[in-house]
Amino acid sequence: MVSTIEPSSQNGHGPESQNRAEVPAVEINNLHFTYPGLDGQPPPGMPPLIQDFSMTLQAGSRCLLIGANGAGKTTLLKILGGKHMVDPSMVRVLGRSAFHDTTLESSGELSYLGGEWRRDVAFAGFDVPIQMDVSARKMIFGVQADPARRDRLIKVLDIDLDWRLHTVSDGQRRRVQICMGLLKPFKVLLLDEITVDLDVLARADLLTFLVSECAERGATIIYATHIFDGLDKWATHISYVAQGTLQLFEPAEAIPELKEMSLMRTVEKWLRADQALVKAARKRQKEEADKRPAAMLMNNGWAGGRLTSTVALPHSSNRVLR
Ligand SMILES: Nc1ncnc2c1ncn2[C@@H]1O[C@H](COP(=O)(O)OP(=O)(O)OP(=O)(O)O)[C@@H](O)[C@H]1O
Repeated sequence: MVSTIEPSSQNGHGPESQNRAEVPAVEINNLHFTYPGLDGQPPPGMPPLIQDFSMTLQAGSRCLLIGANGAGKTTLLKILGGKHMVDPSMVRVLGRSAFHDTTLESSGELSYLGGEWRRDVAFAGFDVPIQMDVSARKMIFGVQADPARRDRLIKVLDIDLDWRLHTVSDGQRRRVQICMGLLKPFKVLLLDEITVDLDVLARADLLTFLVSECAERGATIIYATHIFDGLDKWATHISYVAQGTLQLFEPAEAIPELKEMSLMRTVEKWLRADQALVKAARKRQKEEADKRPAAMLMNNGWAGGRLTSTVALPHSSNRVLR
């Protein structure tokens, strides 16, 4: 399953983008990934969590990564962010292996704002808890950054530099954290639901800022989220994942459902259709497992809720660009 999307006019490419387009910003080739069990080995009898996953994004793209809880979005973003080791041929960011080439992250070219990042923040070379008694000014000015970019982000996120982080609200603290995460001019940004605490204005202004980063600098963003407010026209591409398999990857403008209904309704429709199939497959699998002798279940049976084989979902293959 190979999907390649060329940059579209809505990506805001300037003339100097010719070179950028030669090396895709993100390239995933037939990715397979399994979390190791306690013995460090893949659990026997289970299919890979992520399988047969291919997707290419050119510079300037904004891709929404959509899928049910447990679909594999965070896992995928972590792999792209170099947090999990995979064969370098399967995942390239800016033409390099994110796991093996640590300069991608240390240079700020690749930025991952996800789970662990929500609790701590990189400050002066250390990961420090975001709730410590320190001012927003000290945190934000502790990161080496272009002063104009810093001022712009402080304005976009409407940050009061005198805020003490241990006394402000969750949303205010999150603004400081997001500001710090965006201070370096990233080329590829991976966002794993970071806007949950933001109010409507902060979220809208941040989303607008991210659009300008792609249009003006050719940055590429993959954003995993369950909150679709304000995102109807935001993405250039939609990537829909179910059971670790890419079900749909298309330019947003090429998705017929989005011409008729909102992004939220569209996603709800996809999820409901897939949920019904997965539930039925789970039931079948459990019934089969119940019939087998207990000894056989050790290696080949019901896996406590996870399917031991993939269900063909209605979107499979035909919705992925080839
Ligand atoms: N460290 C781990 N070890 C083993 N399994 C894991 C680990 N992390 C996640 N998983 C499993 O991988 C599957 C996908 O998890 P993942 O966090 O990638 O899903 P997600 O799409 O981001 O879900 P959500 O929308 O709930 O954040 C889940 O079944 C989860 O239990």
